[in-house]
Amino acid sequence: MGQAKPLPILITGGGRRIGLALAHHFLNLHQPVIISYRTKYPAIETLCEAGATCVQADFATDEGIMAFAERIKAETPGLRAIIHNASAWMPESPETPLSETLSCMLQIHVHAPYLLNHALQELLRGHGHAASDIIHFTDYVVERGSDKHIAYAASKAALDNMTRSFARKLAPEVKVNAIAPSLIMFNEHDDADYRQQALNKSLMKIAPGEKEVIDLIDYILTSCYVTGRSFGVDGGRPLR
Ligand SMILES: NC(=O)C1=CN([C@@H]2O[C@H](COP(=O)(O)OP(=O)(O)OC[C@H]3O[C@@H](n4cnc5c(N)ncnc54)[C@H](OP(=O)(O)O)[C@@H]3O)[C@@H](O)[C@H]2O)C=CC1
Ligand SMILES: Nc1nc2c(c(=O)[nH]1)N=C([C@H](O)[C@@H](O)CO)CN2
Repeated sequence: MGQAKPLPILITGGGRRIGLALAHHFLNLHQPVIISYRTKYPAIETLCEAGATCVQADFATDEGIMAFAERIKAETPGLRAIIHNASAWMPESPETPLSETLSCMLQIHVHAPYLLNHALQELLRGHGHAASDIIHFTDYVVERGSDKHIAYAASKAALDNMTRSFARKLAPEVKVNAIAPSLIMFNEHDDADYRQQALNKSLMKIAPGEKEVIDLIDYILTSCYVTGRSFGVDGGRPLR
């Protein structure tokens, strides 16, 4: 009897950077992948050619989130995992009303995972003990706050708390864990001074890149026991 085809891993925000690297990683292992993307970068076409199912979605509204959930339920009878990667790193800014910044941060980091986990939970269930996973991308700032990204940090703290709530709700079929990175990779616009300042904030003084996160996710997915936990990927920053 042949092996059943593996169920897909759903990655939100798979169009660039960490989400994109994760998608290619799993595709290279012949693990089916579904990604959400907001902007249609050339990388999306490449992902489709590599076999990913790419679904356009904007989580800026609850309607957009729920429409995406319905699309996923129509796409597959089950899911191996949901990786909530989609995010925006919005600072408080004089150009943007504070209420808008707070709403945007809560929308992408709280509404989207909360509504998608509820809407898609039955796709994760029924595959056996610890057979499926939810992974929330939070942030090191959950534990110490941020004076320039207050709404961002608060929304990631809510996501951190939901990790424990969903772990309690969905065990033992579904494990729910968080990854709390500090600097992983720079943005293109980061200048040399910012980069040096950011590197100096950790003990390890590097921006490790996507593989650091990919390797941790591979471990979490193989575990039959770890749930409700947050994994700091922060280069010893708390010890500085
Ligand atoms: N990079 C780092 O050093 C760190 C990353 N993290 C966390 O790791 C995760 C991945 O980081 P990184 O790759 O840098 O993230 P990015 O900010 O580069 O990309 C996030 C993705 O989310 C998508 N997204 C943003 N808003 C929406 C929305 N309203 N609806 C749908 N999709 C949306 C973006 O789409 P679009 O391309 O269209 O904008 C983008 O593809 C994030 O959760 C982040 O908070 C935490 C600490 C450090
Ligand atoms: N959605 C994003 N969140 C975060 C990013 C990012 O690029 N996109 N970057 C960081 C920083 O690297 C920070 O951890 C170090 O200065 C935080 N969150």
